[in-house]
This record gives sequence, structure tokens and C-alpha cells, in this order.
Amino acid sequence: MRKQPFGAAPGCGRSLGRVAGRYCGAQLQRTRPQLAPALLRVPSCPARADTTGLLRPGLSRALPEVVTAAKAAKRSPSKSTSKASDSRHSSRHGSGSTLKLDPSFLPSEEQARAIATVLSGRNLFLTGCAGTGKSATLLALRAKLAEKYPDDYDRRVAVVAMTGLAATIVGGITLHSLLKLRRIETFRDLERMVNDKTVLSQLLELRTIILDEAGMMSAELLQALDCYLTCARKKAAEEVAAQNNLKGKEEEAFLEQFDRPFGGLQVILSGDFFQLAPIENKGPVGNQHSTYRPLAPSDQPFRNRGFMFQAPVFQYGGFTLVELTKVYRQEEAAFVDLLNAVRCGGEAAAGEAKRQLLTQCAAALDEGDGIKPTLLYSKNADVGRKNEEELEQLPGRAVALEALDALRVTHEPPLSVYQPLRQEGQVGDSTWELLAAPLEAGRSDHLVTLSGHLRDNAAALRQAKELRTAWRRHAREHLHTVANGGGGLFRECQAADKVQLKVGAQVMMVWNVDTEQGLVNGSRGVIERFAPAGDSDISKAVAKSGGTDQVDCGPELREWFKQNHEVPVVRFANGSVTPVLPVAFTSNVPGYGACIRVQVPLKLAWAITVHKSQGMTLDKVVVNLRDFFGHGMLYTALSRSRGVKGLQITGDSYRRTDVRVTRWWEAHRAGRLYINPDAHPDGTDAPWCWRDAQQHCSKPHNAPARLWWELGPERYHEATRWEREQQEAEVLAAEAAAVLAISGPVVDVELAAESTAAAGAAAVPAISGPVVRVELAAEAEAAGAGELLLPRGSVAAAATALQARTGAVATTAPVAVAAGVAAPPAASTTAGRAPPGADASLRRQRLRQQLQLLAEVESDLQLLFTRRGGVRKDELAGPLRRLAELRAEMLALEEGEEGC
Ligand SMILES: Nc1ncnc2c1ncn2[C@@H]1O[C@H](COP(=O)(O)OP(=O)(O)OP(=O)(O)O)[C@@H](O)[C@H]1O
Repeated sequence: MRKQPFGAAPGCGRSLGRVAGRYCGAQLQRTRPQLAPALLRVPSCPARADTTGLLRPGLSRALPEVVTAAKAAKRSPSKSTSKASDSRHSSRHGSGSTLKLDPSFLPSEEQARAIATVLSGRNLFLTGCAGTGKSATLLALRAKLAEKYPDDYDRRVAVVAMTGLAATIVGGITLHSLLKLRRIETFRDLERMVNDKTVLSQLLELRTIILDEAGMMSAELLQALDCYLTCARKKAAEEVAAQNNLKGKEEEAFLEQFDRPFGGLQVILSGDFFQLAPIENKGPVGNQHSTYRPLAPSDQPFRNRGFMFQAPVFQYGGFTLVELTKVYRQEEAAFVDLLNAVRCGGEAAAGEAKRQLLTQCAAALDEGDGIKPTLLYSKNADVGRKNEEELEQLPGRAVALEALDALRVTHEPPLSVYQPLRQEGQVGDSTWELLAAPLEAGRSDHLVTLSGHLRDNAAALRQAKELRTAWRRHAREHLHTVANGGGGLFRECQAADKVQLKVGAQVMMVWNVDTEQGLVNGSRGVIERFAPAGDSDISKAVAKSGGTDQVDCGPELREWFKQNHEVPVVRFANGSVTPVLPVAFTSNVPGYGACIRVQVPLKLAWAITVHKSQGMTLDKVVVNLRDFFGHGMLYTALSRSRGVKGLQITGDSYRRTDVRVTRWWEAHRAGRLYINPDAHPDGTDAPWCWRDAQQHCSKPHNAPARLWWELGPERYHEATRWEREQQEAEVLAAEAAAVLAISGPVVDVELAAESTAAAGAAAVPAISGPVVRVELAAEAEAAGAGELLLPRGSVAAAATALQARTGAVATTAPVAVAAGVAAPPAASTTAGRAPPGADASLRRQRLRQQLQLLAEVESDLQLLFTRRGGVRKDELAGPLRRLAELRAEMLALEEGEEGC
């Protein structure tokens, strides 16, 4: 696996580097102008979702109306929130995933690293060739995040995709729906999100955005997102600061949290640039030709140009790149090699691979089981025609299964909805304070809270109920817009609103129904008969609808059976004959609820388009290369197959690989910085994706963006190299610990060099020596006796990398050769004398202690800010003074180190 934290915004994490990062505050810049300018300007970590940050957990709650809520919460800790209603709430909200993770899924080392990177709070770009398990990793990651946010996962995590189909495959919504953008044709369309209060409050609550199939996200859109999300979150934060009367240093410290890429949101992107590319908007926008006046800058067409890696934010956004290399979809190594050559080999190698594939896959596929292979076409028209023709030719009656579409408001209104109660004097300050905390927490049904607190005030109760009803109406309307808008579930769900079937029809499963039986998304079969739906079918379908991983759609499933009385029985390619029951496809809309479609997860599968096949695994497929156009199509189509035996290729076409992707790939392989040819921001020739976004967004910059702009790509890369290296060591160590935690009965990580008992991932960034694994049971004893086990696997890699980086000598502890087998104590080459760099090590140790103290002070401050009760100045004075002292001490130490 290649793993390269590239272009990462420096200053992240509790490393020396981070100390420097923290000095970048304006105040310190003023006080320590003698420090190297590049170091001073080093911005802080862009997205440490839940590890640091003064305000993070209570950010949105710091709104003024919430101030009183905190006080109320302190006095009466959620009296009205019953346990029962809590659990009901959490099961309703769940993790929002409609794709169930195979229980037997065990993340590989690479996959575990990707998960660990996200859990450590960093931005991630997950890449790898087709079938390496990018989507599967995201699923596992989401399960982990659901554990992290047990009560409010779907307010904290948004799962989005660029197209409706991709979104419904991952149980998310389109990016457009999340940001309430009906379309993005001009920059003015993007501006709307900054001016829409409901979007702002939703964005403030969010911690993480996960985008699957991100290869289809353009550079222009990614850059614009950095601008507009920063802008939106800063705007909301400024409001919060003003309402809480934060001034001077407090305000500065507070707002710094949003002065980061994407306004401090954690962004997870997953995709493969060698597959389908972003679709550029080429046509004229709106009625621009009919206007006599020149267009305002923000009415210029949004072109959606370029690959994501061309965006400057891809460099300064603090993304850690994790590349998955183990292919799971295909087992034959030779086939994987040929596919790889088609994907990213040179022209000659790709041509040769294609020639070999054409030869090996020329024969018609076996249809002995009565199931025809799926044809992959490039155009929708071909697909529609083929499926209709085939269905029509079948004898017998057609059965039409109608989908049941529903909208479910699962959230309670935000507290601001009830403001009129206070403003119009229906409730006094003391009652409001009591009400605010439980209402704002949003965990219980508001009706229960309202009825409890306003029992004696009938007029106020009535008004509160009306306000709630009005908001729910608005929420339904919003869900309706999302579901029926471009890319919405009701328009682009992989299961159609009317599924027309006949006995003998060729179908494909579009849902992971039973992974153990191999009935998964992409499994193909033939309709054998239709069976009347019985009570047991209803119970089975309903039983599968709930659980912690899904919105409970039992009622909707029952409703489906009222309008559809038969279910198709399908004979699948693996030989199993099974009735296919309806399932609930859901799109979770953060802050509102879910759009639900109940339908049998089948589609006609004589043919599908290459675009619709992206992300699928097909066991028997005919790829018709005729009319193939565009970057990545050939590779996407061929890589759907599990192997040569299940693939037939007809026609021919050229591989079309965009030269920008090839260049990016070469740079990535060589560990070089990819320089976008037009990425030199000298003011006149700024890259389009940067220039346009900056021009149109009123307050677009965040700290790393400013630095990047000032220095340009190469100098930015150079200036932040030291920081990145520190950060890389830190990430490796944190990931090593997380990998251990994920992958087995490993309980601890110790440092041989320092032989301090580590307290888990939080302490690991302090590592300067080799990481070793200490396991439970038999090994615990050995560890207790001072015998440490040889690093191996990913931990070994992390240890080696760390060692190389820090120059530490791994000889201070006896080492065992393999788990449980004690090795003879290694002769210490450094015995009796101080290891090289002992002074530096001492200084580092002191810095680490300071960092620990710094973290404590920060967490005090965080508590103060998130208390929502408003912060008194005298309360802040102490921690802020301590913070300043600590920073000054560390600065002095760091200067000392630089002097050395
Ligand atoms: N750790 C694993 N163990 C076993 N199977 C796995 C693992 N990871 C992924 N898979 C399987 O590999 C197949 C391909 O996975 P997935 O669709 O997630 O790949 P992908 O990288 O997203 O592919 P694509 O780029 O084509 O969308 C799936 O059948 C998945 O279940």
C-alpha cells in the first residue's frame, strides 16, 4: 500500500509541528515577529473532527437562545427525556445506512488504516482500483461513526454522492440535496447555501461529509465547496460570537476553529480517477443569450471543470491519501494485471492488455443455467430498447409491482422554531430556560417535553404545538423536494417506481439481500414464477427493515403489501431459488428525516449502461465496446466482471485516458507534488477553479488557502514540508494504534524507547521510538517482564517509518522474534552512553509534557465555550493566561531546538 499524506495542511495534531501551527494566531504573529514567516503562517489542522477545537461539540448550540438552555440543563438534567424515548429515537435515526455491511467483513490493513485516519479526525482521500473495497470501507467506517455518535449520527454525518443513483446505492442523498441546491449552473446558485439559514444551522451541526464515487467531483466544485462551506460556517460562527458577546482574544480563538478548509468540516472522499470522470457543463446557461447586459460575475456559468486533484484545496485541504491495493472483486491475478494495464499502464501495455482481453473474452458466454449475461452499453437509448424488446418477446402476463413512496420526518424542530413563545411573552425566562435544554437536545419527542413543562399554560402549549406542526409541514415539504428533485430518491432510485416483470425475465438484484447466500447487489437471475404474498413474507420483510442500521420502515413495508399481492420468485445464477421481498431504500436528509421507497430490489438486466454499472460487481457480462466514449469508460466496464470466464467483449474501441489523470498518477507514484499546469497564482494567471470560486464568494479564504495563495503550490509544499513530515509520523503512529485496536485482541501500544505505558491513540503521537505490539494473555506476561514483541504487519511498517523519521535507535529493549516467543535480549549498541540526539529527545519530552498541559487547558476552554450558558470574562481569563504562558514556553523550547 502506498500511503501519502500529501499537501496536508500542517500544524495538525499534538506534535511539535502542531505547536508551531498554533502559533499562527494573529496575536502571536504580532508578538513573535522574529519567527520564520512560513512557520508563523502555518495554519492549524483543517479538520480534527472531535479531537480538538474549542467549540466543536456544542457549536450550533452556542446560539443565543441556547444559552439559557445550558443553564436549564444544569439545573434539571433532561427530566423530560425518558430512556424509552431516547432509545426509540436512536433506533429511528440509526446510522442512516441502507446498505448493510456484511457481518463477515473484516477490514484489511489498508482499509483499517483508512478507517483509523478518519477516526483520528483527518480528512481522507480513499482511492484504489476497481474492486479494492472502497465502498465497503466506507460502510465499515460509517458503522464506526455511528458508534461514535450513537444519538445523533444523522445530524453529524452526511453521506452524499454526485449522482442520484450513486447516492441511493450508498443510502445517502446527492450533494445538491444536502446543500439545498436545485442545480449548480452559476455561482449564484452556490451562494444560496450561505444565505439559507436552515442550511447554515444544518452545516453547523455536521461534523463529517462522506462522498462516494468522488472521482466524478470536479476540481471546480471541490474548490467552490471549500470557499462556500468556509464562508457559510464562518458566517454562522461570527453570529454565534456576536450573540455570545465574545471579544478580542476569545473571539479570535473561537473563530480560528472555522478558519480551515471546508470551514472545519471533516471531508472524506472516495474514488478512482481512472473510472468515470466529472461531466463538464458545456451548454449555455439559462437565458444568458437573451440578455442585453453583460452577466454579473456570479451569473457566469459554473462549468464543473477539471479533476478533483487540480483544485488547490486538494493540496492544502489536509487530505491524507490512502490507496487500497488488494483487489477483492477479481480473484485471478492474471486478469487483475490485465485490468491494471488497461487502467493505468502506458499506451503500449494498455494496448497489449486490451488485445489479450479481446482474444481471451471473444467466446459467447455459457447460458446453460438459463441466465443470459448482462450487456453493458454506453448509451441509455440502447439499454432501454434492449430491455423492452426482450421483455416483450416473452410470452405470458406482465406483472407490475408498484413502489410505495413515503416521507418521514424523524427530527424534532430546532429550538429557534419555538422562539416566538418567548418573544411574544407566552413563556417567561425561567420556563424558557427549563424548556430550552431538552428541546434543543432534540432527543425526545418535543410534544412530551412541551406538555410536561407547559401543563399549566394552555395558550403557550397550543402555540408551541402549532409552531411544531408548522415546522413539520415545512420539513415534509423539504423532504418532498429532495426526493423528487434532481438526483432524488423518487427519481433515481435503483428500484423503479413500477417494476414490470414476466416469468422468464432477466433480472438483477440492486440490493445486498443476503450476503451469506451471495444474493447481493449485482446478482443476476431469472423470474421463475410469481407467488402470492403471505403473512410470513410480510413478517420477514418487516423483520429485515429495522435494526440499528436503518430507519425502521415496517409501516411502509406493510403498506406495500396492501397494494402488491404477489412477489417474484427468482432463480439466481448461484442456483438458489428464492422469493424476492420488497426492501426499503432510504435517503437520509440530515436535520429532517428520511425519504423512503419500498420496492422489490430488482431491475431488468438484459442490459444496463456503463454509468449505471459503476460500483457494481457482475458475474456474467458482455461489454459492447462500440460507441464507448470518454475517459475511464473502458476500464469501468471491464472491471465489473469477476473474471475472464464471466466476460465477453464485442466490438472495439480505444482506451481514452485523460492526460491530466496520467500526470497526476505519475506524480503520485513518484511521491512528487502534482502541479496543475495552470496553478500558479501570480494574480493574473490563477487557476480557473481557484479564481472563479474566490471571486464570487464574499469571504472565501481560510488560513491554509491564504498561505497557498501567497506562496503558490511549490513553495507552499516546500514551506509545509517539515510540518507534513511531523504530521505523517503522527498519523502513522495514531493509525498503527487504531489498526491494532480494530484488528484484534491487542490492548496497548508501548514505546520501546521511552518504555512509558501508552494510554491509547491519544498518547501515541508522542512516539519517537519503535511501536511494538503488546497482546493480552500469554504475551502480557512477557510484556510485563520487559520483553517486547517484534513489530509486524502494519505496526511494523509504522514503526519502521517512525524510526526512519526520528532516527531513534531501537535497541533499548529486548525484542521477541514472534508473538509469544521471547528472543534473547539484544545487545544494546548504545549501552552506557546517551543515544544520539538525547538532548533533542529531552526537549521533545518536555514539549510533550507541555502539550499535555496545553491540551488540558484547551479542554477547559472547550468546556467553557460549549457550556452554552455564555462565558464570563473572568472565567476565561485564567485558562487564556495559562494558554499564553504555555505557548510562550513551548515557543522558547522550539526555538532552542531550531538553534540546535
Ligand atoms: N476486506 C474485505 N474482505 C472481503 N471482501 C471484501 C473486502 N473489501 C471489499 N470486499 C468485497 O470486494 C468487492 C468489491 O468491493 P467494493 O465494491 O467496495 O469495491 P470498490 O473499490 O468500491 O469498487 P468500484 O471502484 O468498482 O466501485 C465487494 O464484493 C466487497 O464485498
